[in-house]
Amino acid sequence: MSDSAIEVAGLRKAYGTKVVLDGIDLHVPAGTIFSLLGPNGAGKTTTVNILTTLIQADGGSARVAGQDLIRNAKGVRARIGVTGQFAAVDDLLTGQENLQLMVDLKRADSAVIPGLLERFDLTAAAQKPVATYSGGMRRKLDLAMTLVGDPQIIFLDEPTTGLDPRSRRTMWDIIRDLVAGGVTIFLTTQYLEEADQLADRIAVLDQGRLVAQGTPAELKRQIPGSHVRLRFGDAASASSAADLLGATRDEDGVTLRVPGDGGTAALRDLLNRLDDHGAHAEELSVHTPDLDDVFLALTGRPHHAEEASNR
Ligand SMILES: Nc1ncnc2c1ncn2[C@@H]1O[C@H](COP(=O)(O)OP(=O)(O)OP(=O)(O)O)[C@@H](O)[C@H]1O
Repeated sequence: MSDSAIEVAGLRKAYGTKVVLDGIDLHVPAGTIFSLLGPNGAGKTTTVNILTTLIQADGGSARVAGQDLIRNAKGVRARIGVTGQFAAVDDLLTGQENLQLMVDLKRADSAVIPGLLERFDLTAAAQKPVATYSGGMRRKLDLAMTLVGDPQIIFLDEPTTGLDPRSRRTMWDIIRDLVAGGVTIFLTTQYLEEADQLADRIAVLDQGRLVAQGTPAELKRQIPGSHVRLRFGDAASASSAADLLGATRDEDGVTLRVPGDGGTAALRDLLNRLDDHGAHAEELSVHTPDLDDVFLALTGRPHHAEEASNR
């Protein structure tokens, strides 16, 4: 496979007069985690549905796992896995039976089942009906089912919505393990912290357009609020450095906040200026806004994950 797991150009979709995707370009390198964020109704699910061949775009082109989405939808389907909030898991069947169903569907070998149960810590519960499983166990089983057939790309639609913090962390570890094994993850999530923790790159979708793309750090640097904090040994040093840099001092009198993007060029410049004036900070830290700030700045709307998940 080439370096690119997903390559999308000018993707468009409208329902009647409502334009849902207004020319989307995406590039997802193989073996990375890509996260698509956006407020409710932004077009995330529509994007995933198009890329997983569930619905057709009106315009634009896409290659998924090296296959053309339109000309070889079957080839795409053979190479991807989709794990959704509304999982394909059947409550009345046991974990083992659910996996067997997937093996039959994908004409895979049943021999993979014990390994998958083991990997997701579900061996002990394998003979119990899924109705008795916790939320975390169901998500794990859902993901295990997705792995049958060894997909190259996994679409994870809100994989941890509704999970307690511990199960969420377990799921994050599992996702990181998958990527370490070479799989590419396309993640949609309502939790900005999740994208921040997991994603190599994030794209923010708003009203059918991409309003930003980059690493979590790049996105955070784009918006105001980033600053470098410097702590000096005494108030006099802090005061003269404050004059030099035009920075404000914190209440403690020894810490300065210097507005800036925290990028390496700006940091080098800052340190050089301090050096030139014989000023020596005891501690330096870079503070960036979190993704919530980014989301607000880019979409003009605050992001309330809890509210959204209770819809
Ligand atoms: N089959 C459809 N017919 C008409 N409009 C649709 C259809 N499917 C989606 N839409 C509209 O397209 C827009 C984008 O929907 P989509 O589900 O892709 O958003 P989303 O970003 O996934 O939002 P959410 O976080 O709420 O799931 C919404 O305004 C939605 O109402």
